[in-house]
Amino acid sequence: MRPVIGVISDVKTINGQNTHGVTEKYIYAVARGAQAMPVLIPGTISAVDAAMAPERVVIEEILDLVDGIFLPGSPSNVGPQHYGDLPHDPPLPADPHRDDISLPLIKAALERGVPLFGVCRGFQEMNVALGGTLFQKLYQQPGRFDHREDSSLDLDGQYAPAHDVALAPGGLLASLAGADRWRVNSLHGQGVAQLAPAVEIEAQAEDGTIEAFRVPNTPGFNIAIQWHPEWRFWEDKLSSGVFTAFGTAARLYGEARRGAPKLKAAV
Ligand SMILES: N[C@@H](CCC(=O)NCCCC(=O)O)C(=O)O
Repeated sequence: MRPVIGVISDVKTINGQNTHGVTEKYIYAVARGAQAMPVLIPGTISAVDAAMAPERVVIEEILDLVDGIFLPGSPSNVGPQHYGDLPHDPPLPADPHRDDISLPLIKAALERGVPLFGVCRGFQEMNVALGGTLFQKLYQQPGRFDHREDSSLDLDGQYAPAHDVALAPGGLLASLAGADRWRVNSLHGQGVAQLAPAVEIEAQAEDGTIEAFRVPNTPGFNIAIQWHPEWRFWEDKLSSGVFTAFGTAARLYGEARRGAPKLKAAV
């Protein structure tokens, strides 16, 4: 049996109705890259009928179902109230339905040792859930590059490698890459301001922007990456390596909690 990996959904309003969903490239990378069964986890569920109370979400119930949690990227931003800030630009997109699930889920998954992998918004969520803060407009910070994509380009152009990162010696990413530098794509307007306490930097850009970290001293696999390893993961050694490592951790975690798979009896 493949491990089951919960993928956190965005919640957007489409034609006036809340819609929970995930961009397919993330689901594909979990299925093919991590060799897992992706299962979409909704954000908080509103009361569609005013006579009904909103649906209650129990984080532990979600964790009982899965062998791993994947936090995908999204155009929306983590609500600044979660890191003690006010919105500097209220029109920037928010997704409180996602924040309300992902932030508590991150802490609970780490405590339980459920393998956890966050990309872009997911990376930023992990930093915030663990007590860090974000720059709401990284590109306005003195000395920082503009890490946003050129939206006039087609998708291949937007997701093309954009800058180098230094990989921390002895870290997970350096060991998967077999190198101390890697060229990565870049599609984010926000970025880590204050890094959460007790996490270890895994990768950093030349302008000082933190690009990846791990939470040490937790019982399970975890990694948070600011760039997009899911994009054409099969073409890049580090991208495919990190999805494989995540899938392996999820499989081992699943086998440990369910018991190793039984061999089919010969007939
Ligand atoms: N909104 C945040 C997070 C950026 C992010 O996750 N971008 C992904 C966009 C589309 C995708 O590839 O899923 C920020 O701007 O920093």
